Amino acid sequence: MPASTAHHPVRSGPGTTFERITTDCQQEWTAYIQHEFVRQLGAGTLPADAFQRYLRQDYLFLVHFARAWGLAVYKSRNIRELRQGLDSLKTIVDIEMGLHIEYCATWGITEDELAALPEARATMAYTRYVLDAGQRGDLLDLHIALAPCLIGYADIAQWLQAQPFTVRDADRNPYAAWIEMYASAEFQQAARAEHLWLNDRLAEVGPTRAAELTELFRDATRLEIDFWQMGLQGEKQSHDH
Ligand SMILES: Cc1ncc(CO)c(N)n1
Repeated sequence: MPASTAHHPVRSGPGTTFERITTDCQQEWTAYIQHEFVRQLGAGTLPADAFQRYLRQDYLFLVHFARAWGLAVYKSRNIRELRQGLDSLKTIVDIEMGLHIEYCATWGITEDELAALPEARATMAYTRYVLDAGQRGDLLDLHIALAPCLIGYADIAQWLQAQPFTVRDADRNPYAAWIEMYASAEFQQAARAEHLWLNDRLAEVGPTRAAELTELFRDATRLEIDFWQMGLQGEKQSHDH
C-alpha cells in the first residue's frame, strides 16, 4: 500500500512509522505527489520543453543521488548495510544512468549536452540538502532525506495509475514510458523494501528524534516540490535553465 493512502497506524509504545511521518507532512506530501507537473505528465498535456528541462536536470540529480548512496556506504555500521548501499549505488551508476541517457536521446538530448549542463538552483538545493543531511546525521537521516525520491516516485506512479485523467497508452501520451518505469515491479519493489527498512528503524526512535526526522522529511519533500516547479516553469531571474 503506498504511504500516501495508508491508514494511520496504531501506535504502541515509543517509535514512529513512515506512515505517521507522511501523515504529519500531509500537506507537503500531497502537494508533491499530486503536483501540477505530475498531473500534466499523466494526462499527456505537459509541454515538451518542460519535460526536457526536467529530464536534463534529473540527470544531474542522478549523479548526486549516486553520491548519496556512496555516502550511505561510508555511513554503514555493518557489512549488510554496506552491501545495501553498494547495491543501490551500482544500480544507479550501472543501470539507471544508462537508461536515463538512452531515454534523454529519445527526447533529442545528447550525452554531450548532459555533460555540459548548467545546474538549476532547484537541483543544487535538493541534492546538496540530502548530502548534508547524511553527512551531519546518520544512515537513518540520509534514508529519510532520500525517501521522497524512492518512495515518492513509486507513490506518484501508483497515484497516476489510479487517476481517470491518466493516459497510459504510449500512442496518446508521450510520457507513458516514464509512468511505466516508475510503476514497474522492480521500482515498486525497491520502494517497498526501503519502506520496510525505514519502519524497522523508525520503530526504535524516541519522540525528539521522530520530530527531527519528520522535519527532515518535510524539507526534502518541499525540495522535491521545487524540482517539479523548476520543470514546469524553469527558473526565473538571471539564469534560466
Ligand atoms: C528529482 C527526482 N526525485 C526522485 C527520483 C527517483 O529516483 C528522480 N529520478 N528524480
